[in-house]
Amino acid sequence: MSAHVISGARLADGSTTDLAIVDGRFVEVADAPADAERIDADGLLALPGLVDLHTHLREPGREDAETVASGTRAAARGGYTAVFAMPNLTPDTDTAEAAQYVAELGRRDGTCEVVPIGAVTKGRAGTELAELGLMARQGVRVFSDDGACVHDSLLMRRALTYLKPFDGVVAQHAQDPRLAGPGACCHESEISGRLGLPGWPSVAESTVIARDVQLAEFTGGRYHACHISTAESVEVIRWAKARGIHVTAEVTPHHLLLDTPHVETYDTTFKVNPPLRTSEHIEALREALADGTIDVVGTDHPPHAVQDKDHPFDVALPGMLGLEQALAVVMEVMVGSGRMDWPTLVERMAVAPARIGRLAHQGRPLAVGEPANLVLVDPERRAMVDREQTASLSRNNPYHGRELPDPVELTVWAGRVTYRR
Ligand SMILES: NC(=O)N[C@@H](CC(=O)O)C(=O)O
Ligand SMILES: [Zn+2]
Ligand SMILES: [Zn+2]
Repeated sequence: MSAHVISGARLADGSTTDLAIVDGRFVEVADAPADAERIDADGLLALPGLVDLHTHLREPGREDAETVASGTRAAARGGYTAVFAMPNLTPDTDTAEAAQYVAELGRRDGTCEVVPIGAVTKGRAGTELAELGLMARQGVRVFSDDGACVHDSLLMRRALTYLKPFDGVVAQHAQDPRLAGPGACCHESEISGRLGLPGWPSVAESTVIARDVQLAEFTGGRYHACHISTAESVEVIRWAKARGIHVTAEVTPHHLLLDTPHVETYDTTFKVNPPLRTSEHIEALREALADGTIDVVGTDHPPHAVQDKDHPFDVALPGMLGLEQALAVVMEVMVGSGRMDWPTLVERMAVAPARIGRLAHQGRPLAVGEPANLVLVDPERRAMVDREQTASLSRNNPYHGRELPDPVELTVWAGRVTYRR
């Protein structure tokens, strides 16, 4: 088994330390073997390996867009040591067998841990609950129809109730299908009117979340709002948390950085669900991430093949890559601007996602006896993002050509180096 000694790394709290890793765990430096690989981390920051509660790997089904191998390599390049894989696959992850299959693919091909998310309804069709209990018995704790909204309130009530004894969480893609139908693709605003694109109003998200948090209170179930994008949603979550409802919320890197005018060129890279919003919404999201109203940054990394993006804006598939630049974006928007410190970043990108997903061995402190999951970060380095420099099989990178931090030097998952610059 490999052994490493990482010397002179700074931790999120500002202290400096040497870290020794043997057999997948942190050990006392004195206990590292003499032939352990020495890694000089002078000037670098050591953080717990990042955990993504919201990743799209496209295997099984669309291995041309992403595989477990390529997606988890991208994750390792981004500093991640675990990703939760959304169930909108072919077939959908809506049975215990399908969840087991995704987990097995992860064990076979993964460069990080792959945790299957189960569908809430059969085929994510929104009409009949999936095998929630059987999936939960396989260890699945996060359930979502992502890509589609669980819009039937009775089904949402039943899912919350049913999952409660399993400690499961319903992760909702909040999109009222009447207010924002399948064609909706641009934040409803002056811009959608001018571009002639079907509008996706902010209330199509927040009204669903408002209903859901009341159902979470009524049932006592656990609820997570995926990729929230609006100031109204932030207000609803804030209200629900103040009432002690079991609710958590997530924001994507792109909703923290990119605004609606990016779609003015009709570049379909910037088509995403929910759509890019305006600066007032972005400001509300940043504030909520800093104050903890939003618990986690989830990438929503949705790889798409070129032929699925190379269409008129309203028919191209939605989604933009996230795993490789998520840390960079959060550093730029939140840390660089002084809105968030490093311990809070660790909480939002590693600790809280692991806790919400009930992944006990991830998001842990870098301390003796703990599993060795970490990322070494250069806080100063910057670079121009090049969509060709990627482990992903897809190229729908919204940061292409933009200068951002380029932080990840080395990623270690379970004691193994999974990425090295
Ligand atoms: N976010 C997106 O625009 N697309 C996601 C689905 C989703 O997260 O809703 C995808 O799987 O392509
Ligand atoms: Zn979604
Ligand atoms: Zn998603």
